[in-house]
Amino acid sequence: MTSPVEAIPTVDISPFVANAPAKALLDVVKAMRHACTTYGFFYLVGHGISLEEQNGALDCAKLFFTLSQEQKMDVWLKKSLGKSHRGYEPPGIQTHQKGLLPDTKEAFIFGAEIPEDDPEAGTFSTGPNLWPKALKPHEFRNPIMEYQGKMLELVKILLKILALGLPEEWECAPDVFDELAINPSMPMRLLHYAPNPTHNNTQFGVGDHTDFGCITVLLQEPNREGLQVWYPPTETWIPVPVKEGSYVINIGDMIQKYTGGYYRSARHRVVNGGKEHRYSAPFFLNGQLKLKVTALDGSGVETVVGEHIRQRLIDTMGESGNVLK
Ligand SMILES: O=C(O)CCC(=O)C(=O)O
Ligand SMILES: [Fe+2]
Repeated sequence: MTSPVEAIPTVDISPFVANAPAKALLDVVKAMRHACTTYGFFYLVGHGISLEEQNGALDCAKLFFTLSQEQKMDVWLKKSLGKSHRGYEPPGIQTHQKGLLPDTKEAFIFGAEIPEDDPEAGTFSTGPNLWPKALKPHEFRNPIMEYQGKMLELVKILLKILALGLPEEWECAPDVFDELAINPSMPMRLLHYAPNPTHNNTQFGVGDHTDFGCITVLLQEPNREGLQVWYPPTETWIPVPVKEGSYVINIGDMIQKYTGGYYRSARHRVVNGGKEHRYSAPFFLNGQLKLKVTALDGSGVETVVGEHIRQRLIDTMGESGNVLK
């Protein structure tokens, strides 16, 4: 029987990172196309981000959650400018499905640094980040922003490979997805899952969901369990163990819509049990917010990137989502 780890494809993009010859590039395109049309998720290796940089990001997550409740609430999501959606999200806010209790995770959300006097500041997912006063810039803000910058460069490569994997008969330009990553909304979430000894099938760390945006680059803490992905071939949830140095890539709803379902947005959830704390650091390429895309499969469906994301957040955030309306 195939074990879960074998079932999840691994895609090595080092030929793209190293500008390798065309044949090697084509193999990567095919591997990613297979993963994204069949499952919508895969382990990514050969991405050029060092273990040190990955651990640095997880250390920032751990550092944020050493803050007291009062210090965390000082950067509470509700204090962020207008609809900019930045700062600390306490546990129990987001509910992904009817019949589930809200997620137990807590999050620190930050994005591109858009100054308060920018004309767009306060519009959806756009504005100044809320940085905790208790953490020095060199130990938190600077390293995590630098990491976010590297994630943006990485997803630009992934978008290129995904574009090359589209059906030939669609006659798409190889740079068809590039504009998604121009001045994009790209929130990162530093996540903490406290032990949940009363875990049952109505409350999860993060309940069954698909990601809203284009691509998610998920960094999980090593030696922890929790992430599960819906595996279409067997219609079961399978664990996604951490493979050190790798990322888990999820295709999100926006790319699924843009490609008329050709690339699949993967259902996943986090089950955190009774014993250990767990940290993770997903980077979400939501995309260029004002961009209106027309589905590439010829169906003509149009989507404004930012409107789609904003609505998905409103649908899951309960009363906390009212500010986004
Ligand atoms: O923490 C994780 O491993 C996954 C989190 C997740 O799915 C999300 O934030 O959308
Ligand atoms: Fe997710």
